[in-house]
Amino acid sequence: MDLSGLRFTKMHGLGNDFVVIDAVRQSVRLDTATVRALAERHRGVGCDQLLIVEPAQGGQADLRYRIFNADGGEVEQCGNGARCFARFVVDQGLAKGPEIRVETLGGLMTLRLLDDGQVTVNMGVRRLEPAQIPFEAAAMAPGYPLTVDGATYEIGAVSMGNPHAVLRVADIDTAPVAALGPLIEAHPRFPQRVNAGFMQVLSPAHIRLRVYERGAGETQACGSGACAAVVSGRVRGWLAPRVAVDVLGGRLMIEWQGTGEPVLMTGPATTVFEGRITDEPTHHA
Ligand SMILES: N[C@H](CCC[C@H](N)C(=O)O)C(=O)O
Repeated sequence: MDLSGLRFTKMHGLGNDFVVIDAVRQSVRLDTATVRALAERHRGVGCDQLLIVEPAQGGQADLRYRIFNADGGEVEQCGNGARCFARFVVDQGLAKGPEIRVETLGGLMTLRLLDDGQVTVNMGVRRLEPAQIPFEAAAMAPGYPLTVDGATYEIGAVSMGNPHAVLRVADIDTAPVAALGPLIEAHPRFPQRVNAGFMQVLSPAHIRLRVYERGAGETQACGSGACAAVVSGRVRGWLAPRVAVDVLGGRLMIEWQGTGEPVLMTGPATTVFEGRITDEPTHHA
């Protein structure tokens, strides 16, 4: 597709960065190679994920947004992206706010712009059955043994619309994120691959978290990963209903009252610059 003239906005949620494209007022057809070229940090714009804003397809939402990882794969959910989406559509006049209902591949979500500029995302009621994640396991359990590179770890497995594995560690600063992250991401028991979270519990109301993201590598923040870590930590008996989650890029507040209740995430959304593609970016293998 010829991208010349395509307008985009660069945004981030605690350093998890996005190229956001209005496909309501622009005609946009992106293939995997084009997504990878735009996400490329040297020859493209550079981002962890690309967010495409489209008209809603069903009658229950104001708009739809599609999420593509830097590797070009389309995914079901992006928590930090949802906050940036909310800020973008109100700033661009695509929605009035403060409440916005959005369709994603992972289902319907409600977003609310707060007076302090933060955004609260209702990430929905999430399921823990292995088949919903998807994760290969005989039965649902708070934790599962997972053998990685000859060693066995206990992980939590949670879907926030997208799949998450959560490993508790003593200290995220010394956690083997670079070594274990890619091995967990590609583990055969996760047929759709998985986001790998490394969680340090400081108290029932305060954790630190690093995430090696599916299709993007380690990011400065992962919103759905923060939600998955709190859900997993609660079912494993370690966490309270409201948790401050310190990720590399800052702090998210996550609230989950328990099974059958929605997961709520509150955090910032930052617009950095607006741009226009001139020449076709090329992805360099
Ligand atoms: N890498 C994720 C998508 C982006 C999620 C993350 N950026 C967030 O804020 O939730 C996946 O493949 O499921």
